[in-house]
Amino acid sequence: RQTGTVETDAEKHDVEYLTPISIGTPPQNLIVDFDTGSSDLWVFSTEMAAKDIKGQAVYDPNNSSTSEKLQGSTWQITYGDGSSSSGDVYLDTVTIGNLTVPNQAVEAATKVSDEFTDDANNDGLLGLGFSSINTVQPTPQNTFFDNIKNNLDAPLFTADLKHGAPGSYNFGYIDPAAYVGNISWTPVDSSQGFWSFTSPGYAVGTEAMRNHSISGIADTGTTLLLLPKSVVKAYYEEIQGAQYDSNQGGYVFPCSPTPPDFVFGVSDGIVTVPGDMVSYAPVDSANQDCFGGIQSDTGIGFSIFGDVALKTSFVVFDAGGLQLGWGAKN
Ligand SMILES: CC1CCN(C(=N)N)CC1
Ligand SMILES: CC1CCN(C(=N)N)CC1
Repeated sequence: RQTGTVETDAEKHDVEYLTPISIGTPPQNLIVDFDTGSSDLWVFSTEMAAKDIKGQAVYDPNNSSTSEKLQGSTWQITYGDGSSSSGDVYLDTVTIGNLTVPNQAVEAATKVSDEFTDDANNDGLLGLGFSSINTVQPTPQNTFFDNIKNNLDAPLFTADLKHGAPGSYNFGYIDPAAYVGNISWTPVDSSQGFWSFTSPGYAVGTEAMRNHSISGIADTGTTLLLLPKSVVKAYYEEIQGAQYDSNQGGYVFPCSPTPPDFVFGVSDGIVTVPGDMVSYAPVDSANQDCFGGIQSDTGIGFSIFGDVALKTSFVVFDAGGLQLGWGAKN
């Protein structure tokens, strides 16, 4: 049985967290976005048109003695922000930290949308959602985690994302040095392929908790905390000068003073998003107004506990117990 750990680095404003992996023999090193909200491992590749590659590292299956084309298989994925990618599939050796899966489905891109072409530091995505939503046709493939979980000391991984600092993903163990106090556990509904849970309530600042169920997914691939419109409205009502700015496509408010904390329940525990993490990023060069890290989940069908929520905590994604654990960072 094994365990593993890999460091992940925050991009500017923690917009995404990029993690090194290696593919093939000899190993080809790429840096990808670990995404618990999807279940495809896809990478920029030598099969793409040169115009769609702007600085990214690419996977070259012809330069790997262990690559084997999955004949007839294709994939196509579209993300919440409208970005998309598609291509064909190889089986090859994939290593994360000290953990190796010998016959991992590696989805080589032939096409990517501009959002990916323009994201120079991101060479692809590594899905950590449930394999039921893998997009490979005709036969969906397993995620890296699904392929390795039975070889791990425990079938779980943890995400310890940080605000503007390197974080880490661990596989197969819960690092007792990473959190303080007790981990709050809550059941996961994986029926839609996501790490979905229901929070029993929320509070704005130092107010009392409101009983208001919020069902959503723990999603490392989404930057912000996307909540029901009524909750978002109740939060921004507490901030002088906060308003919905249609140009910016969300709530904007004066960067100072620091806005109130946002607290959400996890079973019998609570998770606090500090106000200074809600001021996601300045919208203007004068740094007067800030775009909110809390925005509406309208149109998605459920809430998304993205990086703004996850980076407050040490989060355990437990496939064995089908539960999420939220612990206070050490
Ligand atoms: C429901 C959506 C959440 C955001 N996505 C993602 N992290 N891959 C896409 C699916
Ligand atoms: C979940 C994914 C959404 C799309 N992404 C992007 N535009 N760079 C990456 C993460």
